[in-house]
Amino acid sequence: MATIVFQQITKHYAGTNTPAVDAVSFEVPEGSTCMLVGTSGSGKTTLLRMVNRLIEPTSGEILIDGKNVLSENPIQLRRRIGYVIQQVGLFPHLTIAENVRVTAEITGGWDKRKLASRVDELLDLVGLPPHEFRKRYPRQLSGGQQQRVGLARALTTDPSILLMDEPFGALDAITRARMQDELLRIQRDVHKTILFVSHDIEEAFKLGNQIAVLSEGRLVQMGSPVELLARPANSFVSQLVGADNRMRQLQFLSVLDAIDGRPEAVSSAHWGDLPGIAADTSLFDALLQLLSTNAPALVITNPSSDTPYGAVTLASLTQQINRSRQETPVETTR
Ligand SMILES: Nc1ncnc2c1ncn2[C@@H]1O[C@H](COP(=O)(O)OP(=O)(O)OP(=O)(O)O)[C@@H](O)[C@H]1O
Repeated sequence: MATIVFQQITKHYAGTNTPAVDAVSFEVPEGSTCMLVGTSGSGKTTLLRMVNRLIEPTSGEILIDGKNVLSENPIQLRRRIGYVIQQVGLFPHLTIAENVRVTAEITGGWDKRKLASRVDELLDLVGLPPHEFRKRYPRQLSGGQQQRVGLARALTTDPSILLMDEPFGALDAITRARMQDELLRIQRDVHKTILFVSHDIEEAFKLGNQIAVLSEGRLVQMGSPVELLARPANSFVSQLVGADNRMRQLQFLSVLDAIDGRPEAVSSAHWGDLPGIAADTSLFDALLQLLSTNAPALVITNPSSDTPYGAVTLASLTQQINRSRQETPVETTR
């Protein structure tokens, strides 16, 4: 695992008037997924590619576990960093197994037998049963399956960091959603530190622990989906994340944030008569359940105790949304 720290990182391409990335500073904690979002040309890809030194910064530093990437040999650095892009770029004349294996061979450090079992392990991990897919050629795979191979290939060296640049951008909506679910599943197993460029705010909310919003090369806001929705730093972020959309807010706020503390609202003596709801339910689902059951309140159950967390009501739910809107922005860099 690895922590990535950006310190005043700047990229000024020769012949351009303004920097593509302008003094950006933030930290991606190890094992977390940070989504880079922003309008086209805001510097997302440039920022990403400076991590594995496909682009060299003009100034500033990128530290991986405290070590400046510029002090490392780029080839060795890339061994520790998986890279997945939209154009998977599989070798058409090689089988799937060979496509995965060739990356490991190029980066080195694996003996042949270990490599063969590693390839099968990786195909399994990305949901391509090896007995079925090992010997196929890229043209015999769908776009989504090819993208899975791309991910397997990026994982061959067991890197601690994954850089993903719009990996699912060319897939249809259903396949894209499936791939996002797969990535979440895989990430639960592998705990990589992931930096992921996306144009799709829904994707960013679904996959990201934190979201970095870029505009014209600058970091405008950094925060969790809930923070961005509840406290957008400015109208640009607000528009980008759709913070005016109350339904979306409800999807990302937890039912635990909206416990009704008023003693007159629901007495715990009546909890046994009310429908239960799990603590990890969103306010959106809680609202649907309140409406569909017509119950005055829902009891938030606690799996590790007989005593529920409390109850949520329509009133407490509305109050929580209004409260979060009045709070001040979390973090702005400029
Ligand atoms: N090699 C280059 N030489 C000069 N300018 C470049 C180069 N690569 C990118 N740029 C410029 O740098 C800025 C940031 O580009 P970048 O590709 O990082 O943005 P992005 O946010 O990833 O965009 P998109 O979402 O459209 O992919 C843009 O204005 C782009 O035109």
